[in-house]
Amino acid sequence: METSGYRRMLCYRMQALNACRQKHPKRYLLYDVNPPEGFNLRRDVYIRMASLVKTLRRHGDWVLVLPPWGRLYHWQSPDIHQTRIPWGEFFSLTSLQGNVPVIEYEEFIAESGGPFIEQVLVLQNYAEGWTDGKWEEKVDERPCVERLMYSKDKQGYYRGWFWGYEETRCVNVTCLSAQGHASILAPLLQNNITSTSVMLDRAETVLHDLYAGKDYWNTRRSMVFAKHLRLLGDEFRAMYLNSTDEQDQTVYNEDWTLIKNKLSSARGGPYLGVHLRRKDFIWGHREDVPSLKGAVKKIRSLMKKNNLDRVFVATDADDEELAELKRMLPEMTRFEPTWEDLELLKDGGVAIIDQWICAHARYFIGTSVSTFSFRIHEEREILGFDPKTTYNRFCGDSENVCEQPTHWKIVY
Ligand SMILES: C[C@@H]1O[C@H](OP(=O)(O)OP(=O)(O)OC[C@H]2O[C@@H](n3cnc4c(=O)[nH]c(N)nc43)[C@H](O)[C@@H]2O)[C@@H](O)[C@H](O)[C@@H]1O
Repeated sequence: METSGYRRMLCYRMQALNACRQKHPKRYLLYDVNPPEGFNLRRDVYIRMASLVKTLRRHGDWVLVLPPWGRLYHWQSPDIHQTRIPWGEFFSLTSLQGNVPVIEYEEFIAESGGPFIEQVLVLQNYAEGWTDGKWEEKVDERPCVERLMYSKDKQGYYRGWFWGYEETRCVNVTCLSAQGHASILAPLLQNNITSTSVMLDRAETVLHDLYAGKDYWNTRRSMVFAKHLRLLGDEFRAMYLNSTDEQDQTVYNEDWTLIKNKLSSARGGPYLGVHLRRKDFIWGHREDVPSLKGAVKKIRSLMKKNNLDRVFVATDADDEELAELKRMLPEMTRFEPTWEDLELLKDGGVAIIDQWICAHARYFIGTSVSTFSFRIHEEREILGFDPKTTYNRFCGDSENVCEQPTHWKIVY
């Protein structure tokens, strides 16, 4: 093409792009989750929000702002700074961006020109519940049912918990009753709300657009753990569990879009992987959680059955229970970071390393309804394990019907 023709074409393209930008200015979707919810439920809510942003992007230039990690109820290691943690410390940002446009919160502040969120929408359930017991998808602006966690300052801005960013303020806060899947919010965000930045608080109120469908799995696959955490997990596997990707048929590709493992293609390292959730799971005296004695009995029988002489245990057990577990199962291996490691990795990083090691075991058993165990199931599904080696859980000592976890088959 001659130079002037090329210039003209470029010019048309730039004009079209600018016109498009003016017509569809960049908009930011922020979100947060009910404070007591843990790390792995929050990972699930991310999938719902990513799906909503995909829907919104059909008609506008929406970007998802990643809520910094911190102040989580379960992250109790003392003397460690655990707020304002960017997603990049736990996940690969380029992998997330390969699925949907995302930015860190500090990038949002820099791009949008200040620490202001224009509109917060607090999601809530309908006070009247389901009408006539009938499930109906709906969304309406309604008065707030619960006391707001935001209060006005002298300048008339709202202050609240914005992930530890004290200087962040919000211009307007209203409540929205919502019942249904995440994308039912799209028309309202697109047409009724003109703010450039909108935050959905209590985002767990809305459901997955399609749980375990192709889009769910794409987003889940894009949630690749940060490389330094994977490497630490791999080093630990090699050093203490005689486990390497080549031997175990779990070779990984940095680009998640290229990973398409066949079911049952992974062999896994020669050890049993265990996730034994304790703390608040036993305080409630739940029927589906075993005693330590019951758990050890099951572990021993699985090691024998699968011909494995090593066991890796991931657990949040307190010191007293840990000492008892060590006494009953002296051969167990655990990832035990030094204080310096912990300061660097934080509780979230250690949890990820535990999950990564469990995900590579030849056989895995987890804890009933723990989202921590569910995320391990998914990681193993991505790696291509036989479902029989993955979807297993401990039974309570006197649980009569011990239903095993559902196999959610990966969809590409
Ligand atoms: C009862 C509910 O339980 C839900 O927990 P559940 O689904 O197990 O799973 P999570 O939502 O991840 O919350 C449990 C948290 O406890 C720690 N934790 C639990 N097990 C382990 C482990 O094996 N290793 C390490 N390193 N850390 C562990 C970790 O910080 C994890 O994020 C909560 O999300 C809800 O808020 C609620 O409390």
